Amino acid sequence: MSMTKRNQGGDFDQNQWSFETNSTNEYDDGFHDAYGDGGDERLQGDIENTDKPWKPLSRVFPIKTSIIVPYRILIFTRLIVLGFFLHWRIVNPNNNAIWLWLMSIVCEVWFAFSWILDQIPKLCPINRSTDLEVLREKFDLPLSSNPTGRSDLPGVDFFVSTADPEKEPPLTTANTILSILAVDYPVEKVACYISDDGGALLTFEAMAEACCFADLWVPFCKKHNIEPRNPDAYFNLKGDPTKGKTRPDFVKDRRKVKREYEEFKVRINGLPDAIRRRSEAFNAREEMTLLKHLRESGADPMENPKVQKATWMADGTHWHGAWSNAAKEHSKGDHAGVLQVMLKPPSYDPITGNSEDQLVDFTGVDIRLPMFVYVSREKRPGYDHNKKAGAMNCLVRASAILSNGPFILNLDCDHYINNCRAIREGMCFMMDQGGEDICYIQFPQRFEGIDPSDRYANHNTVFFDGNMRALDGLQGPVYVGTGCMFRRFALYAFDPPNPAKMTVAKENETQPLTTSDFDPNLDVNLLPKRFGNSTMLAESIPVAEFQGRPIADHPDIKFGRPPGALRVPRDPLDAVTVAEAVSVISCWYEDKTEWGERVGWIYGSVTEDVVTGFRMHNRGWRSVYCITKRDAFRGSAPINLTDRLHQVLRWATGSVEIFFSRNNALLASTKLKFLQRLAYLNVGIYPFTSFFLIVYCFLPAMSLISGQFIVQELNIWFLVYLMIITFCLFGLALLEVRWAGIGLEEWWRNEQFWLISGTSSHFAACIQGLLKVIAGIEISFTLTSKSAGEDEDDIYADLYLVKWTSLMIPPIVIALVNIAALVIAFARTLFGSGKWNMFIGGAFFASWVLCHLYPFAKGLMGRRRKTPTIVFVWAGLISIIISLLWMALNPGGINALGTTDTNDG
Ligand SMILES: O=c1ccn([C@@H]2O[C@H](COP(=O)(O)OP(=O)(O)O[C@H]3O[C@H](CO)[C@@H](O)[C@H](O)[C@H]3O)[C@@H](O)[C@H]2O)c(=O)[nH]1
Ligand SMILES: [Mn+2]
Repeated sequence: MSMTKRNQGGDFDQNQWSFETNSTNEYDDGFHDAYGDGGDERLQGDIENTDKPWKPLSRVFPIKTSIIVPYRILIFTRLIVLGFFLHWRIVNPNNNAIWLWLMSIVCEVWFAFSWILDQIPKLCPINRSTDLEVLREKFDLPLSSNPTGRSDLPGVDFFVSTADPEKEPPLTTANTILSILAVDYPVEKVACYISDDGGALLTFEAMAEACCFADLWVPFCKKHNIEPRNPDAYFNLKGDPTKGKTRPDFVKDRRKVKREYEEFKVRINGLPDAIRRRSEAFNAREEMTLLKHLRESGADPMENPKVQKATWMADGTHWHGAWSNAAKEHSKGDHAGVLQVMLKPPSYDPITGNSEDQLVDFTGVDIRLPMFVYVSREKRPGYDHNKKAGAMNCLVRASAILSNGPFILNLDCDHYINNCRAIREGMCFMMDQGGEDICYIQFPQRFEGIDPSDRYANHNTVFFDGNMRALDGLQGPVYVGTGCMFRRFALYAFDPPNPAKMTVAKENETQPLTTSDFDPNLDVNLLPKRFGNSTMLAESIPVAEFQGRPIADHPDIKFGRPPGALRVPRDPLDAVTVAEAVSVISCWYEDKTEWGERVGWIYGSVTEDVVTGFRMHNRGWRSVYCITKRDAFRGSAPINLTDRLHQVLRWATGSVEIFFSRNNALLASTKLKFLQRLAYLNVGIYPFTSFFLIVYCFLPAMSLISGQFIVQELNIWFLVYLMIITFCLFGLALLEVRWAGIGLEEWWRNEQFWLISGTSSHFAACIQGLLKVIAGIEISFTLTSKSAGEDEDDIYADLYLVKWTSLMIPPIVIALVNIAALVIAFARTLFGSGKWNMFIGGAFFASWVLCHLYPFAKGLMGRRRKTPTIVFVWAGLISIIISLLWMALNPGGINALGTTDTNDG
């Protein structure tokens, strides 16, 4: 049932938490006016208790009127003409070929519906900007209330997920971690967590190596202001590295660090071998001891249980995570939980380096490193581990106990920080006045290593610069799984602060709040039911809420508290604390709790990201899209056709799962705004378009072969309507690429890939989804392989790799059938009927389909036009079957070549 109902039932939702901020709405109005007038006067003096007049940390820019107004007019025009068109089509059936007419009309109605779902939420896109200077003034400069000069920024916990060192090279992950450890944010406010779902010693040791290298890398980045702070990306930069570097020792330092990085790489790449050899040796020794023991005790040595399954750590102890051996056996799904604080929390005040201890002279440079924790949750057979969502929830709990950052930044292992100030930009929204109801800040996903022509629309710019910008003007962008900064409190399934309640609280406010009197109404007895049995976790919740509040209410500033006084209530190295953190990553911890159901990342869909964001919007939170000038994060994407089709298949399957779950947008609460709801509905429904799309792609061929068309005769109205809706579509595309700031080429690639994936992956996704609903067949999470970027002469080798997948069958068949129909119809017209206008109509639509499939055909060709014969055999067979079927069912349609069509009117 809807979540509102449940909230009222629960005892600790919105009304239980008191807030004392100004009303968000008041602020928003003031803000827009102020911006419109080009002045901030109206906002000045709004805030008492601050040293300086109020300056906004972020701004909203509307899209230029000259673009957005015609854009909206076109949408409405097309909407109306589409109505007329469909009406005309329905009242004018083609009596010569009712089947053709019916098929086409059903598809057209669906396309119109799905176009509306996609288009209407794009009515009000916006742009935003942030002011890092103001953020620095407010949080990083000594204020009268903060005489120590320590930064007053809130803590951020970084979560990185990895699942399989074979598909996700540890070197890539290590580089991501290094980019986080070197982020431009107060060191003592950063904690980094890696979740290793593979439970692999390889990943563990790679992380330990990264920590060692970080001692050199992080201060080097700070000393010379390096960007990006992912060493691999940095050393692969083209262009002059000395550009903009002022210090005379830069070249020398860089050379040294580069050499060290090369050695680091060698060590990481040597790890698999080292671990294997070490484990073989230890296992052999253990076997010997055991044999000796058996012999001494007089037992039969033939009954010796072989000990060859352990993986050994360098210090000669068993690795408690997953073991694996040369025969590719492993215990990924059955191992203990491992939690290791690899870098302990730093001191509050900077520690500067010197010229002696380090390879590089770090005199005057802060050499502290942020806290870093390796986590591999416990896994046992018989428990559903809920894929990435399950992994993230373990990190949420472990981090609540160890560092409890009020904000959480989530990154996939291959997405690194490319702009070291990105977190600060996100904070400009979260900490701005009126930011208390923001649940997350989503940054766009940007990719590297994609072929220059972006054959399979991997950059996805239509989505990231179009759709997401548009959602930003509604309730906010959807969460897309990586590059997203959450408010921890929102992840805990609480409602956003209630403006009415906030005003009341403000009036009553007489003395400083403390953690204990912050929420007297919170019923501690109810917490275990929702969050599980950890008391430390329960205690950390109000603290996180408190510290995540926007600046105007920031308790530290307001009441002159020493900054960060509440941040880490415990010593994360204390044995009791660590034991508690280990207990919350056990596989039974979530039993009979609301984790994954309401709390944290939501389970039940392979696109856990979309559902998780949806649940927050559904509670009335809003999110913000933060596009930074320099890309905030960068990641990798599959450039191989097969991998790409499988990735899209997973996303579409996740959508179908959502559609058939209680997270369907149709069942959402009234707190979800109308257009936002349409957008979410679209996310759940788009895969179903594939049924209609596949049918529609065969229509040109059917029409060419049968000599019939979807309409009986080419009526003037039909043509006029068709022209208007087509031109409106082009006009919309032209304006959309303008406000989204993308190229027309990218838009076209997106259209092409829409048809390719629509006829293959989306179709398979619907089938899979239906199988899950009907037969309960579970859907697995197929990881996308990430290349380590080793092969430098041939970085796009993957693009040309042809790997057969049955997903390719429908597009191949569509292409072949359309080509065959073109040839047949051409021959027939040439030698017989001479009705070229009929032919040209059909040929136009067939070519339209074929144009879309062009990148797909290229993908099948590989580099040397080597396509597996099976592709042709299959496709040939299927097109023959279809043609035969066609002739059997509709003998009138194909009167041998050269004769006139009998059906023709
Ligand atoms: O059981 C699992 C499965 C996956 N992952 C992690 O999930 C991330 C995403 O996997 P990937 O194969 O790279 O999927 P993509 O399609 O590239 O990822 C997008 O789509 C996913 C949803 O399908 C989201 O989870 C991702 O965050 C989002 O970037 C990776 O870091 C994995 O290590 C786990 O931690 N545990
Ligand atoms: Mn990925």
